[in-house]
Amino acid sequence: MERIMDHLAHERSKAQFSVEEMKIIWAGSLHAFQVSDRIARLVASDPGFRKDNRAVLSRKELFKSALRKAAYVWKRINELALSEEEASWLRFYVDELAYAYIHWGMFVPAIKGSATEEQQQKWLPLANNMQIIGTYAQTELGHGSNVRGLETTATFDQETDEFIIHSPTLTSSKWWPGGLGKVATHAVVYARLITDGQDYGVHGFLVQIRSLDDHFPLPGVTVGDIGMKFGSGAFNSIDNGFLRFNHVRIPRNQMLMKVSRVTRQGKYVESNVPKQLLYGAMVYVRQIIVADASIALSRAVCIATRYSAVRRQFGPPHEDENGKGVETQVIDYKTQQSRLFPLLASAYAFRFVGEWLKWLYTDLIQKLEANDFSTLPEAHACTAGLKSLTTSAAADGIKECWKLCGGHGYLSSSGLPELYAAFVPACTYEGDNIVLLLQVSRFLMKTISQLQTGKKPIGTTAYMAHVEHLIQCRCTVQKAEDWLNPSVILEAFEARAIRLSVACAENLTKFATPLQGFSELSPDLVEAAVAHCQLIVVSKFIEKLQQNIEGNGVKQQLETLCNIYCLNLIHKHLGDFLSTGSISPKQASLASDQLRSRYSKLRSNVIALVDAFNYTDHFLGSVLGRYDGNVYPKLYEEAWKDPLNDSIVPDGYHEYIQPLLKQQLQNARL
Ligand SMILES: CCCCCCCCCCCCCCCCCCC/C=C/C(=O)SCCNC(=O)CCNC(=O)[C@H](O)C(C)(C)COP(=O)(O)OP(=O)(O)OC[C@H]1O[C@@H](n2cnc3c(N)ncnc32)[C@H](O)[C@@H]1OP(=O)(O)O
Ligand SMILES: Cc1cc2nc3c(=O)[nH]c(=O)nc-3n(C[C@H](O)[C@H](O)[C@H](O)COP(=O)(O)OP(=O)(O)OC[C@H]3O[C@@H](n4cnc5c(N)ncnc54)[C@H](O)[C@@H]3O)c2cc1C
Repeated sequence: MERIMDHLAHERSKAQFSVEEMKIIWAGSLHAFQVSDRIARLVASDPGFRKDNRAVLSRKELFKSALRKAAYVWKRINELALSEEEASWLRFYVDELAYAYIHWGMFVPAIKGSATEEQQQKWLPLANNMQIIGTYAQTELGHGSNVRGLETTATFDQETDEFIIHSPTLTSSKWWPGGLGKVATHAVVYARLITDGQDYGVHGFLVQIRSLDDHFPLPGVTVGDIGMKFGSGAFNSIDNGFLRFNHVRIPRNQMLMKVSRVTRQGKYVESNVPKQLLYGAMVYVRQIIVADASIALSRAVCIATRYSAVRRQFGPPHEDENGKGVETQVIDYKTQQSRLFPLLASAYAFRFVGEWLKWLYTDLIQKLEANDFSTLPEAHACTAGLKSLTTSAAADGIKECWKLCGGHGYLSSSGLPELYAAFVPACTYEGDNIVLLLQVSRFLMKTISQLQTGKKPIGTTAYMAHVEHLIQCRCTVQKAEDWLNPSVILEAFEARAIRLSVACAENLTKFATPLQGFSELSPDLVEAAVAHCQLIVVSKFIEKLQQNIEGNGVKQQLETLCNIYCLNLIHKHLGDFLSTGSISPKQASLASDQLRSRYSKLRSNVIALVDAFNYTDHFLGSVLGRYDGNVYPKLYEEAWKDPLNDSIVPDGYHEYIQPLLKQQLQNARL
């Protein structure tokens, strides 16, 4: 036991940088670190936030436990008078999916984004004080991605000055909204607005669905839970629900009227605000999900890295620091490093791009408030694309971390199966990842077509202004060290991205209609979108390194991580880089050499780099990822805690095992 604990201490002693300073970089600022650290400890030390029994709870117990925690979170937020910033750290560290996510993450933002000032004054205080609990009811049984295809209707009745909300078909049943099944009292419902016999398309409406007195559904409302979801624990603590309306009436002023409104006479009037603002809550949550992706991935990487340093298999016996013969730490296998270290680098890369995206979103909101809508298309493309890129990579990465831990990774007590089950739907919710990448490609094709009109591309597409150069430039790498030059890396990624986009744009012209072209070329368009989004992540990592980064050795570690992130992408997408001529086969081989050498450089720092995430053992929820590395005794302890081990002879023995054994024994004797 002693020896295992020593392993991580020895690993920590090898670090070549200041972990404390890196913690500040990871958190974003000294202030963010202090707040996050305080809240993490507060959660870890409070038995009310215990979560180690989740895997063995039944659905009903799990759901009730999530209700209890959500109520307790709310109580603590009020008792401690936590700020919004502190409350959102609390959400991370409590780590229990509950209706409150949708209430705060979607219902409230939808009201803020799509309701008029007057409507906000009425509804926000109720929602902010949790006098009502809301959900976001957009998706239907028949349509999720295709929002324009929603079928629920909201028909204006001029006589009574009301909208009649109705589900005309089975497929129009709302399906999936979180918190809807059993909890929400209200919903922002997306429905086709019909007035004067004309269909004006999808709009948002605020609809009460349950009584505030006895919680029963209101007349005309049929509502329930859609059933168990993938994995134990995870999303099963949330009541994703179905909802049907049978001619439910709501006052006219419960249509969210910032984008357009219906007058008392039933006239449809558009405002000067773009209709896309109706989708504003999705833009908001997509940027939060990018931050969530870095948290989820870093959590898995922390577990897999610590365990890989503790775990030993095979090897020429080495001598440990006490001169004893020991097997090889699995982290020293180059295959383990080539699977794990790029994930560690990705966690940092996603953290920094998430930070930037938060800035972009804040800037967008300030501009929208000043009636400047110019950056909305870019914000939509960036949030959609980065949500897609980071969630796909994080979900795959969590699964890889579980495999990196061998058999023990499959144990619930590793924390990895539940983390995977809880995170993988992020590839689907808030927009299916492929559908979102197609949105990015649409934006890219539009930007390219505008180049011909002389319109200067801005923001993340600014590189497209150098299209002539990027189409014909040649990578200058001659030796492996040249790949450490950020401008060389950046140019290779820009060349690959623009060449893929331009090829798509050229191919699109070969089809009879743009629609046909988009449909036929969609796999290529998705690849072009991925290349563009990866370029954003790469460029934001490089920009981060150009900032004033303090702390002994911190910048050097980040440079190594950045190199690994970029070179591993080149390695994985070699086909793109070679087929577009962005790099040559020889340069590809030099990139692989450099990547291997970066792994060796990083090796002695990896435990300290995951320590810099500053995750408590409570948050990690993993025996394999424990800070002290004391894995085996704790695994043994955990095994004993399983309910199956409550009795020596299992339930069912007398009914099913004993008779079977007796029968076999008798058969043998006959
Ligand atoms: C105990 C714990 C207590 C905790 C305490 C509380 C703390 C809580 C904090 C909050 C945390 C939140 C965390 C989040 C957790 C997440 C939980 C999961 C919840 C899941 C919810 C959902 O899934 S909601 C449903 C989401 N649905 C989708 O995403 C659907 C995807 N489809 C679409 O978005 C669209 O239909 C489309 C974009 C794919 C196509 O739309 P449409 O056909 O109308 O458009 P066009 O393609 O014709 O485009 C028209 C034009 O508009 C542009 N555009 C499209 N979308 C947008 C947009 N969103 N914004 C701006 N612009 C947009 C498009 O590009 C076109 O532009 P052109 O210029 O014409 O090309
Ligand atoms: C855990 C969870 C929570 C959710 N919470 C909510 C919520 O609170 N509120 C809410 O309203 N919704 C919620 N949703 C629903 C979610 O937003 C939708 O599932 C999501 O938008 C995807 O839509 P879909 O299910 O219709 O998938 P589909 O669009 O049917 O996708 C099926 C397949 O078709 C492909 N596809 C679809 N369209 C295209 C296209 N144009 N081109 C190429 N391929 C295409 C997709 O890539 C996918 O492979 C939740 C979903 C989950 C899983």
